[in-house]
Amino acid sequence: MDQDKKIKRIDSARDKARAREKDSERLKVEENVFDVPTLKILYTLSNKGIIKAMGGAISTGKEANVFYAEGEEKELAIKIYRIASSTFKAMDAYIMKDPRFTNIRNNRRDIIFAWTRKELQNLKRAKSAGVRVPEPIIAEKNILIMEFMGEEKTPYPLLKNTPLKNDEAKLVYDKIVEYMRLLYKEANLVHADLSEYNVLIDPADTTPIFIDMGQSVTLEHPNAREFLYRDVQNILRFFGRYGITDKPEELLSKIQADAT
Ligand SMILES: Nc1ncnc2c1ncn2[C@@H]1O[C@H](COP(=O)(O)OP(=O)(O)OP(=O)(O)O)[C@@H](O)[C@H]1O
Ligand SMILES: [Mg+2]
Repeated sequence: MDQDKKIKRIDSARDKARAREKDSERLKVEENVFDVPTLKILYTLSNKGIIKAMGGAISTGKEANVFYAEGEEKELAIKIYRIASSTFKAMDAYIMKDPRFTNIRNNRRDIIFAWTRKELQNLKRAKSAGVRVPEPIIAEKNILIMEFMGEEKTPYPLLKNTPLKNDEAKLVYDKIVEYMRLLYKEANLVHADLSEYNVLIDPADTTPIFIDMGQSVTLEHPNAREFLYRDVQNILRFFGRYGITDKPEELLSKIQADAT
């Protein structure tokens, strides 16, 4: 066999092996997320007409998988918290001290279900306060359904992956500060995982969209200040590279100010 043919054959065998590997990875993920109780809820939601067609995976995170779906009128993002393989221990610290969730039982499933409901409630509060977030639609056990924020089945880019000129970055920063203020003053919430990884950017008008609010806590939470300070530091660290020079105390006082 000539050399070229040999190389071609090796390449194609390797591609096939890679595809198999990818497939088995995908199956592993799907096995973890689509357990029987989760599938039953998805069937029910589809019988109710809330989900018209399930689409592909958007993301596989530490605790949840996000899928694209078609809804009745709108496109949907379906976030499914994994019962089996989520790092749910970390959820404890957030949820157990939240006055809204004082009477949940201390077992894995109940904590995850409460967490999912909490994300829905947090998104609702944020939206009513005027923060741009995906519109929450329904939470059922470990499944949260919300508005899909993207175009042509592709989510809007993360702030982290959005190239910005300094003057655009300043506008995005100001808007994020305003959203942090609205969350704090109007929704009584701290995001508690705010960073360039949990903000999407709408390319049409460069407005930020806050996502991933399962861990957001009310101001009564004993660690609310600490979480707010961490959010502030994350945001300042990211925008430092665009010439934003606010000190943490300056940003904090903007967040805690009455309407400007
Ligand atoms: N409503 C939405 N519309 C479009 N894309 C979304 C939406 N919600 C989430 N995504 C996409 O899915 C990704 C993961 O979502 P999210 O940040 O809520 O979960 P996560 O970070 O995986 O959570 P975890 O903390 O469990 O790892 C986002 O970075 C975004 O790309
Ligand atoms: Mg996230």
